[in-house]
Amino acid sequence: MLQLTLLSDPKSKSLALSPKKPIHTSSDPGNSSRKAAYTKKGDEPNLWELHHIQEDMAAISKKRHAKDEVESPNKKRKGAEDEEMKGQPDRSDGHGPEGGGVAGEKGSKEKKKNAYEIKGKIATSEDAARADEDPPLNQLERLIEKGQKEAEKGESVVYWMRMEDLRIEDNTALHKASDKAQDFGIPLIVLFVISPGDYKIHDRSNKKIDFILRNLRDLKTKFHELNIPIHIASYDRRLQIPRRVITEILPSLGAKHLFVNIEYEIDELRRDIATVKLGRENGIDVRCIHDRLVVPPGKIKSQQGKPMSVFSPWQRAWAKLLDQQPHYLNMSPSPKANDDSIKSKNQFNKLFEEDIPDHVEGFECPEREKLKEVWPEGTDKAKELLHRFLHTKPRQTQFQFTLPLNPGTDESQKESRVAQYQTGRNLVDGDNSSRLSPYLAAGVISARMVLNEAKKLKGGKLESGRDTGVGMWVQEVSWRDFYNHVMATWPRVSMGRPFLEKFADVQWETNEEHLQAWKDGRTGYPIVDAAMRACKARGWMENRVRMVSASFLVKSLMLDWRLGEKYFMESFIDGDLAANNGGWQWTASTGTDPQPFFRIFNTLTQSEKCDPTGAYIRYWVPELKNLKGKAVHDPFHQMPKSEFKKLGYPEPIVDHKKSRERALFRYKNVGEKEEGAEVD
Ligand SMILES: Cc1cc2nc3c(=O)[nH]c(=O)nc-3n(C[C@H](O)[C@H](O)[C@H](O)COP(=O)(O)OP(=O)(O)OC[C@H]3O[C@@H](n4cnc5c(N)ncnc54)[C@H](O)[C@@H]3O)c2cc1C
Repeated sequence: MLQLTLLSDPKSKSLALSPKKPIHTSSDPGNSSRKAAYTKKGDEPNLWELHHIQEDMAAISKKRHAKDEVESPNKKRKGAEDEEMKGQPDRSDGHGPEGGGVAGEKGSKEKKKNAYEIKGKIATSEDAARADEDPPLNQLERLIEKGQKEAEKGESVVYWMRMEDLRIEDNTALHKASDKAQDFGIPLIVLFVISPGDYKIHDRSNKKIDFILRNLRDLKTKFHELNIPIHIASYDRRLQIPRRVITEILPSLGAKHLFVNIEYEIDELRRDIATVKLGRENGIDVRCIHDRLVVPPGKIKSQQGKPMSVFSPWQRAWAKLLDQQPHYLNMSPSPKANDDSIKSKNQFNKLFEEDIPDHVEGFECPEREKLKEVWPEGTDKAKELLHRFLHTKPRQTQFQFTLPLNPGTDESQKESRVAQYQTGRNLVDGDNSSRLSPYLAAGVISARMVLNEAKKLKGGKLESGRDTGVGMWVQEVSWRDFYNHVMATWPRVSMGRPFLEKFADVQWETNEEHLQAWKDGRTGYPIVDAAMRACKARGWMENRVRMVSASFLVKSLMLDWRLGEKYFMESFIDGDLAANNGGWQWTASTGTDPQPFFRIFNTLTQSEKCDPTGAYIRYWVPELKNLKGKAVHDPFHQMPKSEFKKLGYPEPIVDHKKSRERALFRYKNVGEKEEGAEVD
């Protein structure tokens, strides 16, 4: 989901709030140093710290205006929303949400609730444009290029593992940290920072956090076999993290060298800029390394040297680059073991006793036992899933809430899942796709590892294109790189802004009941309901039904795509800002290379195509389990009314034809709402 970025731009209008005035918040001990960073002359302000100061200011302002605030619609999320509001300026200063043009004259209460869910997270178009002008990744790269004085040796080298690189194999920063430690003859230590505040603000799902902890547990055992300890730190206030890491954790480990893999989300990049700067002030060498993608952002340009925003030419350039420079697919060696003596050194032996927490407060996962079966943790399991996908036949029993590694598969090269991927990828009534997204999103397996296995199927050549199953799948994997490139090049997309500003003021409905019906899988459209119920139960959907249910929210219910983006992020075990935002902006016709607004999915036709047997719907929507033929896709229109009533299944909440006309009108006439249109 979108990230909170509004106030971290030094040129942002909000700085006019009073950059030179001292800020007194007595309760916060870190305030004076932040003030210094803010007012220091001739020095570039530390963006992360600026953000923090402004959060304080906004919090003060918020208290003042508490009376005007809207009650959160959902008590459970209140804490998160409070936290989100901290980053917001006084609403009267012109930084309120714009775009998204929340429409709807009737039901003002609902209007506020709906708007409230996302309004604090939508940047102004000016702020977004400024972020695009000099994206944080460019700033970080410039900072890295400026170089760093060689730091002292220290007593350990630290690799800071992020929630996107949870593996030992083919992990570039981990490998480089290990090399450094070996060169110096000192131990390597792994650091993992938990931040509930960060998870809340970035809409992380409890399923994802549970998956992260399970993977950390698996990693801990494997690291211990290499005599490498994992140190877990926990800070609720995410903006304190760089300072804590640099001035508290690293000194406590005697470390002067820190290695990290770069994350391309705007807040994470700004965090790393702050970390590098603080490191330099404190004699710590912070190395930020590209690892997450096959091809790092910025490496693929048009003939005119410009970044590319249209997928097909970008994809051809990506495939050509890998053909000409296959080193991008080289994998990093695994880290070397620390000397046994680390376990007897007083300084570090206690680290081996540290436990990975059972859960993170606020992210308890009641479904964890079942999810363990559906998404088993660990790189070994991810490799097995990959093997299954590349070498075994699909099974129709495997779309269910079940272990993807169930026995009973048939090996077959010709009829393997990947060989049938061209058609299989759009069918949801079997295990047709790889189901690797949670593992790729959390870095449990790397995209390089995955593509190298795909290469083996074609005698060492990376096939990419629509002609074969493998080629098509490689192309899908490249979407992951593509959307990350888009996010790093145009950070606006993670600031709640449409890529295509011309659609910023499309008028949205604010019907809270419709939103809830969509979330609960009670829209009366069986394929949407099946997908949404699957999402709730197992935190995952097949790509086709992600598109269908997203399109239903945006084009049929005419609800703001950012509400859907947020909900998916809060629900998915594979929640990934770049892919999720890319998918939503594609659907909402606002993205880099989107579905044209006039091409609106017909939910029923899509249903018949992607679930031809109806098995998917029957499984996830038990009210319909006995229906046959077309009735399973459209029971309301295909069954006698009296029979339909007995099902206990809702009537369609919206009429497809009318809603289609409404969407066409609103996209064609941005900023306008048709007169007297009643769709529901
Ligand atoms: C509205 C919407 C929201 C989405 N949200 C997410 C998300 O939060 N996290 C996520 O990983 N994917 C997301 N996707 C992309 C895609 O739906 C999933 O990656 C895919 O369904 C995962 O299933 P799989 O692992 O079996 O994929 P496969 O078909 O086997 O593809 C292999 C891998 O390629 C990558 N991939 C495939 N398609 C895409 C794509 N369109 N964009 C980016 N990467 C892709 C994924 O890493 C995937 O695991 C979203 C798509 C839409 C339309």
